[in-house]
Amino acid sequence: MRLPFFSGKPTVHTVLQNEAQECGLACMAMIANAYGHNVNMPYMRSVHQVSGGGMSLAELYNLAGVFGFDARGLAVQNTDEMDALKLPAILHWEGQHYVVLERISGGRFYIQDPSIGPRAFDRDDFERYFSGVVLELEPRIAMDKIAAKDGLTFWDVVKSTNGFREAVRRILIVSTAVGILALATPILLQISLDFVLPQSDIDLLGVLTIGLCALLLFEAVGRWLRDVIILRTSVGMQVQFTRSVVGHGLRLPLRYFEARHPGDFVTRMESIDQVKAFASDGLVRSIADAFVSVLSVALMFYYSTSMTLMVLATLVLAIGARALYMARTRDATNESLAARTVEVSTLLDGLDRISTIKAHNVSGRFEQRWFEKMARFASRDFLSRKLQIDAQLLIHIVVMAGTVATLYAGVAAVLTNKMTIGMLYAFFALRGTFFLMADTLTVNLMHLTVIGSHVRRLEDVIQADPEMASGATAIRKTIRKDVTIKDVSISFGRDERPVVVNAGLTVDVERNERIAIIGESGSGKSSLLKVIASVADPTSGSVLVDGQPLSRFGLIEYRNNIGAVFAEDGLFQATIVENVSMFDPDVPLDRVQEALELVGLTSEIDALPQGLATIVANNNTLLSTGQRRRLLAARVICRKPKLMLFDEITANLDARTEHALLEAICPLPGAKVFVTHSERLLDYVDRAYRLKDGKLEPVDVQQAGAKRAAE
Ligand SMILES: Nc1ncnc2c1ncn2[C@@H]1O[C@H](COP(=O)(O)OP(=O)(O)OP(=O)(O)O)[C@@H](O)[C@H]1O
Repeated sequence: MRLPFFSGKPTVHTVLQNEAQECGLACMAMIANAYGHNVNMPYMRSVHQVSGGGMSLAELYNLAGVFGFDARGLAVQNTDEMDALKLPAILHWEGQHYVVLERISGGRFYIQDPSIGPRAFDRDDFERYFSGVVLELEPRIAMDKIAAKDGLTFWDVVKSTNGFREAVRRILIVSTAVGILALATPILLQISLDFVLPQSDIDLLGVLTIGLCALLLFEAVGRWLRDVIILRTSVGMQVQFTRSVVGHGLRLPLRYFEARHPGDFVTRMESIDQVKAFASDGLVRSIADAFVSVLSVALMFYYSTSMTLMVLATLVLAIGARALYMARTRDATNESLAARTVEVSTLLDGLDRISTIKAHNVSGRFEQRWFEKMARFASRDFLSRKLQIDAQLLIHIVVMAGTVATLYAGVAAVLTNKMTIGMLYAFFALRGTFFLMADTLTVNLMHLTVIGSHVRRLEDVIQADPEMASGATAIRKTIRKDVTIKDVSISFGRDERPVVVNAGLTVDVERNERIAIIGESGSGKSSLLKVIASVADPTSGSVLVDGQPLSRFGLIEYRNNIGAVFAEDGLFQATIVENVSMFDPDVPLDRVQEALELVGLTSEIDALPQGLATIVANNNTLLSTGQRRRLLAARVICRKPKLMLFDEITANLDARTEHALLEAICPLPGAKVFVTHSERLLDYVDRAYRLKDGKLEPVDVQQAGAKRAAE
């Protein structure tokens, strides 16, 4: 669809970056959406792959063209000149970040920071952060509107939770019933005061007392029922919803995880608790409360129009007081979530490398580094909570003032016989119920902004596309002939030099071929192996299985045929048996033992306190580094795959153990591809290639062997 002109003032909505280097992409998405496009981060990633170092201004300039903008880079000396800028524009920030300048008004600069959300600065603060470079964007006369496919939204996942709709219906019914019962109490009180007392009607009093007891009992039971339903829904959601989100997360492609620290994923999952509580309780209760509030207002009008108007005016002022704090609370929440991610990632990072920290005697420095992040989180979190308390104080003052004014008006009405004491009492009881509900309602509405931040964090996971799967269930399929990589190129940034260029290689699986790939450090061997293993996509080119594209053969079916050890591989915190069988209870124990025997680990494992049942982990020293590599090899052997892929499988092994391991692996059925720095490994393969300058060059293995023997 073509947009003839963009008419109207562009409104910028927050698009949060998900990775440190994605700020430029997120800024461009915000501006594109402000001019009528509808793009999200997954879409932005599909049009521009950001390299590890982030985006240059030139890259942003080129990307602007994709969205129909003419871009202009400007160096700004004096911020007074910025009033003349075409806004929104992209600013270079703190020398290493991009933000969107949305507007300048009243001497304040309103920006959208893709790492946090909207923020406002006065001129001094703004000048402290602004690096002086602006990218101004002018939409062209006609631009094609881009609408990214809407990914799965958070609410889609919530709604699909089993029994959620039914639970919402029940909570609504029970909450409404409880609310209506609560409204009946003031009416009974009024009757008692206005009719029973003046007439000393003891019989009526008896009837009213029984009625009141029944009402209060129903109300209490109703509340209990509502709380039970909410608890059940909340626990149900916790289980199902967490499973859906984490399950979806685990199905995302490797590149999603490569670009994020595990701490990022973990803290995103923490958002589930907040959102779940809101969806199963706050939201539904608010809807019921809104309905009952309207009823109580109607009843209050019955007692006194002027006093009800005073109550409504108080409510408007209370909402206004809350609104005053809304934007700042949301910003502080966003900042605290971002700070929490950094804190957790820093801590996990350190725990992962604790021996290095100790050996270099930098525990104190590490603690300081983590503490700074933690302190930042604590201060943001404090601010977010403090703002909520402050808002509460202001509201309290407003409501108190309203109470005094209404009380004055009420007593005056009684004195001038416009109202009975019973009516005044009932009015104030209704007013109390009304404010209680209205307050929960406004608290929940305000909380929506905080929940919005949590939802956006979860949507980063939910909206990312999972890996292509073959059908609902994988069928048993065996590689019969070969696996080919055809014209495969790999690069990690749009303008960066490709690591692998048009590589082609066929592994003859039928004849159990053995191939080695050697090359200098950083030449791209591991990246190529990951493409063969189907865990990474090439930038161009394809993987063919028995001549069919991988997508046709089926990703899951293909992976059922392969076993792999990657360079960065490690052990799970689990028993040795679980590590070798990969938690498959159907794998017989003797197959595990056989695999361990082949890699020469039997006697070492027998010496462990609990033998095969010993729990090992990457960071414990029960097994040496070389033993761990052999255990990883046993994992592959135990799988009996048609194609084995090994990255530096003999690293950390002495020549004798290396020889023994290769002697055991090589005769096994199944083709093998070894990525290695060990020239000795060339003696065990049929063919070898050297990856050099992105090209796969054949190596004469016989000649290489003879040369080594001569040395
Ligand atoms: N996910 C990634 N993002 C950005 N760059 C990457 C990524 N993976 C690999 N690279 C880069 O690609 C290049 C090749 O890396 P690779 O690990 O494939 O080399 P290698 O030949 O296996 O090296 P080594 O022998 O040292 O293990 C390196 O410069 C690396 O920084």
